[in-house]
Amino acid sequence: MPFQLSSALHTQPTPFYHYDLALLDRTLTALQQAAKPRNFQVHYALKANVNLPILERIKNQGLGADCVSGGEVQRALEAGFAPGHIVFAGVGKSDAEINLALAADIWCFNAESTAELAVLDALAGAQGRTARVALRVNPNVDAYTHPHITTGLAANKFGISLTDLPAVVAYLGSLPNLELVGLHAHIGSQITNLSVFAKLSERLNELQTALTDQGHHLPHLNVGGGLGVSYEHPDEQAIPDFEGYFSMFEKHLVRRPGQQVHVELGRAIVAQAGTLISRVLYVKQSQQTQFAILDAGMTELMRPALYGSYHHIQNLTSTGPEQLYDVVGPICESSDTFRKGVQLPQTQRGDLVAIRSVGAYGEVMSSGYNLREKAAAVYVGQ
Ligand SMILES: Cc1ncc(COP(=O)(O)O)c(C=O)c1O
Ligand SMILES: N[C@@H](CCCC[NH3+])C(=O)O
Repeated sequence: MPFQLSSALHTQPTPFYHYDLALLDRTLTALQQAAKPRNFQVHYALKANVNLPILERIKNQGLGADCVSGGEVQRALEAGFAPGHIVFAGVGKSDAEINLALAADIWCFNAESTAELAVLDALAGAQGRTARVALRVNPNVDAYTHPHITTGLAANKFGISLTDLPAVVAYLGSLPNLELVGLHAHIGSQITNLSVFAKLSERLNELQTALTDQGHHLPHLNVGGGLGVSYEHPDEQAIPDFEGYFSMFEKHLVRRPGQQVHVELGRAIVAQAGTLISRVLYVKQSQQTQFAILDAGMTELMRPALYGSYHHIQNLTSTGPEQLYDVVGPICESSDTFRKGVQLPQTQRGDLVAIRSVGAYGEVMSSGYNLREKAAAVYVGQ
């Protein structure tokens, strides 16, 4: 069923983010139904959405938290995630962020370089602690997604290259305040060609064999996130293909006895639960194009400007015969375009418009450019 806005929200000031918590719950149920029988531990990647009502629901379903900044670690704690369920990843952790996470006694740091290990060891020692570390490897596996969100190729800044890994493991072993607990990899986001996870599994199998041969025991393996969603069919495919995702790892990843496998999903958990509601300010006919100018822009949702990404757009008010519109925002940039050539019923000033599948990497990436106010968040289906 296409998105519907309750009549009570028709007078809510626009633009605003609309979150369907009932859909979030259904998504979490499907996720755990696929993960639990296969004994996968799921962490939620906070970078996708950090709103407390969403985090609390996710935590209540038993997920851990995958954080990429000190702010996210603090937010995860605020939402009630146990420190023992929090992972801190990131290619550039500051000393202050590391100190905060050490003091909170989070479960694990995903570290990416010898330089970072040296700092982590020194800071852990200064606090009289031992930091648990998973080494993030760069498996050089193409995720076949948008180049801006591919993270597991040799050319990307993330992870430790396959050839450097043995030396980094040896170096970690020489540091008194660090304990190696596992390996971590994350090859990219919005992945719809699930065969790349088979390739990733094979790379991890090879690495594990090499490390085991050298006498290293790895109780934990974190295979990252990345499962994509259907931006084209948000209603028909509201629940992502969790079964397909986990079964790829189940089939291809070799688990050592007693080893715990972790995933860290963001987008697949929250994307479809979020919708950006906006109002048409003006319809403007230029010589070449008919524009529908919204009161939301790239400041509320930057994905189309940043990646040219597709989001389904619906006019919630008008029902007349369809016409073509370039749907744009009010920001002083020509890239402030949600999409060109959108077929919408004849659209007028005041019409409400829904921009779909924005629960992940929508509100979190909003900005105050042009001194815009932050859009409100509204929750339904509680
Ligand atoms: C290290 C890491 N883990 C997890 C995620 C979450 O990815 P996704 O939202 O695609 O599941 C990301 C984002 O791509 C990431 O960079
Ligand atoms: N921000 C990206 C995803 C990047 C994920 C983080 N590594 C998006 O909107 O699709």
